[in-house]
Amino acid sequence: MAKVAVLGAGSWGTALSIVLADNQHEVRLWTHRTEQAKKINQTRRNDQYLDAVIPEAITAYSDLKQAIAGVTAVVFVVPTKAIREVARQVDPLISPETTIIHASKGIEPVTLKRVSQMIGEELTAFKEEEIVVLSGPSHAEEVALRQPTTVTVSSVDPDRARLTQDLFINESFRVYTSPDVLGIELGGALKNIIALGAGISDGLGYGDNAKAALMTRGLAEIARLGTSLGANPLSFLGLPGVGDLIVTCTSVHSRNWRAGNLLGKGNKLEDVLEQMGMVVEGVRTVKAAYQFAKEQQVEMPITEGIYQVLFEGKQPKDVVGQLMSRNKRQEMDDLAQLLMERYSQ
Ligand SMILES: NC(=O)C1=CN([C@@H]2O[C@H](COP(=O)(O)OP(=O)(O)OC[C@H]3O[C@@H](n4cnc5c(N)ncnc54)[C@H](OP(=O)(O)O)[C@@H]3O)[C@@H](O)[C@H]2O)C=CC1
Ligand SMILES: O=C(CO)COP(=O)(O)O
Repeated sequence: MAKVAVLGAGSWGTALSIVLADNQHEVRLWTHRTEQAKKINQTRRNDQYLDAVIPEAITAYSDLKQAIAGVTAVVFVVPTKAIREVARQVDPLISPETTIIHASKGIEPVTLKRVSQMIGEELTAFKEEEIVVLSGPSHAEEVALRQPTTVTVSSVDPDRARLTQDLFINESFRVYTSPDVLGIELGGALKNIIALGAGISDGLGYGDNAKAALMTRGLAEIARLGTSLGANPLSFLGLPGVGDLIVTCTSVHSRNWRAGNLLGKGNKLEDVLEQMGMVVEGVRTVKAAYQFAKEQQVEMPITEGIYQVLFEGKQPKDVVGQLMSRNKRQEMDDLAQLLMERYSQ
C-alpha cells in the first residue's frame, strides 16, 4: 500500500485514482478548485468529468502541499497546456525520492517538448529521464467501469517502470513496461491528430474505407516523425501506438474524434471546443507536429491537412481531394521499410 497524489481531477485523473484505490493505495486527488474538492469528498462523485462512484480511499485536496506531503508517487494528469504551471507549483514542495509519473498526451507548440521534458525542466530535483510515462488505449469511461484495459509505462530506469507497473496493475488494468520513452510519448500525443481526422471523415459522411486509410497512413506519418527523432519503430506497433490510434479513432468516448466529427459536419473550431467542455489535445498537438514535420523535413500530409482545416480555414473536402491526388508512390516506404532497415542487418 502506498500514498499516491494524482494531480488533475478531470476524467483521466479521476479514473486513474479509481485504479489506484482499487489496488488499496491511499489516493490524494488534487484539483485547483476548492469547490470541486469539497464536492468530491462530500458526494463521492465528480459528475462534470466522469460518471462513477469515487471510492473512500480517494480524498480530494485543493491544497497542493497537503496533497503531495509524504507520497511515494505523484501522477501528473492535467492537460498538456497546464503541465508547466502545475509542475512549477510542485517544485518547491517535492521530495527527490518521489517517483514522478505523467499520463498526459501532447506536445508543446513552439518548444516542441514532450510532457516528460516539460516536467523535467520545471522540477529542479528531477531530470527528464527520471519521469515515468503512462500511455495506451484507455478511455476513462471504460476504466471507471473496470472494463479490461491495457497500458504501457515507460522509463529508461527499469526500477521506476516496475514500481509504476506495480502501483497500477490489477485484474482489469494490465500494465506493460517499455524503455522507449520517446516512442511511447510520441505515439500517445500524435494519435490525437489522426483521431481528429477520423472524426472529420465520419462527420463528412465518409465510410470505413476512408477511416481505415486515415488510420493506416496516419500511423505511417507518426512512425516517420517518431523514428526521425530517435524512437524505436516497434513502439508504434504497440499499445501506445497502433493500440491508442484504434481506440481514439473509433470510440465515441474520444474527445478528439468527437471534436473532429463536429468539424466535419461544418461547425467552427471555437464553437466545437466550447461545446466539448473537456480537453481536446489534438488541436494543440497538431500545431507542434506541423512545425516538427517542417523542422525534421518529414512528410506528414494528413497532419498538414488537419492543420489547414483547423487554422487556415481550408474546407475538409478540399483536404481530402488534396490527399487523394498526391503523387503516385509505393506503399511500403514507411513503417515496414523502417522496420526492415532496422532489423535486416
Ligand atoms: N480522458 C481520457 O480518457 C484520457 C485522457 N488522457 C490525457 O490526460 C490528460 C488530461 O485529460 P482529461 O483528464 O481527460 O482532461 P479533462 O478535460 O477531463 O480534465 C482536465 C482537468 O485538468 C484541470 N486543469 C486544467 N488546467 C489546470 C491548471 N492550470 N491547474 C490545475 N488543474 C488544471 C481541469 O480543471 P477545471 O475543471 O478547472 O478545468 C480538469 O480538472 C490529457 O493530456 C489527455 O490527453 C489520457 C488517456 C485517457
Ligand atoms: O487518449 C485517450 C484514450 O487512450 C483519450 O482520447 P481523447 O482525449 O480523444 O478522449
